[in-house]
Amino acid sequence: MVLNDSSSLLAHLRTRRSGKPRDMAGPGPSPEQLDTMIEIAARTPDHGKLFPWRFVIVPETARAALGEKLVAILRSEKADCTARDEEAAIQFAAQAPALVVVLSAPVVPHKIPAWEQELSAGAACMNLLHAAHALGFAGGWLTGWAAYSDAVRDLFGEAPQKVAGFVFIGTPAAPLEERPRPSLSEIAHKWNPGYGPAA
Ligand SMILES: Cc1cc2nc3c(=O)[nH]c(=O)nc-3n(C[C@H](O)[C@H](O)[C@H](O)COP(=O)(O)O)c2cc1C
Repeated sequence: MVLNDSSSLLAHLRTRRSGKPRDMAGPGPSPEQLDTMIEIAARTPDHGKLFPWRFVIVPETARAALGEKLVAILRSEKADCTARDEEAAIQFAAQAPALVVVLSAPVVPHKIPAWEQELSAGAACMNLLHAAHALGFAGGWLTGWAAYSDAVRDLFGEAPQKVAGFVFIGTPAAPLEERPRPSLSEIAHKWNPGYGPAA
């Protein structure tokens, strides 16, 4: 199976495969291509036109500084932080040519439930991946401890925002491998009126 087959839109959708950020090399997207990706990502279903997502581009020149900040936060939050943990944080910030931090940015309180707004932020991450792939790159959506740290979130936004994902973008340096996918019968079925508790 050809992964990330760009021969048609349908082929692209049926064969999309994330890249592993740690295995991504150049070329990465240009600033214009990144803007295009974010424009596409923002074309995402959003109940109430609230735009409940933000995109923070971390430029290449700022990646080392981000790594240092992650290490400082990790030290303050993890009493048993090891040199290996610190090295992983530095590597995390440095991997892949481009990094876009996607924030869930719900408007609260609001009649549109925060849950719906958070779903929209997830969809925006997915759209960002599709845009990256459509432009000939591979994307990888990561979270990890940094996505759940308020101090890390504060580097990019403010409460009640949350990090929805660190989306890394670049060119796979190693061939991509398919991962297990569920069969249709495992994940989809037809509803019939016999479902649910008996009345
Ligand atoms: C919210 C979210 C967070 C994720 N975080 C990680 C992560 O921290 N590390 C990781 O290896 N994969 C993570 N993944 C999985 C990868 O992004 C990717 O979806 C997975 O490798 C499957 O690849 P595919 O996109 O080709 O299906 C995450 C996925 C989602 C949706």
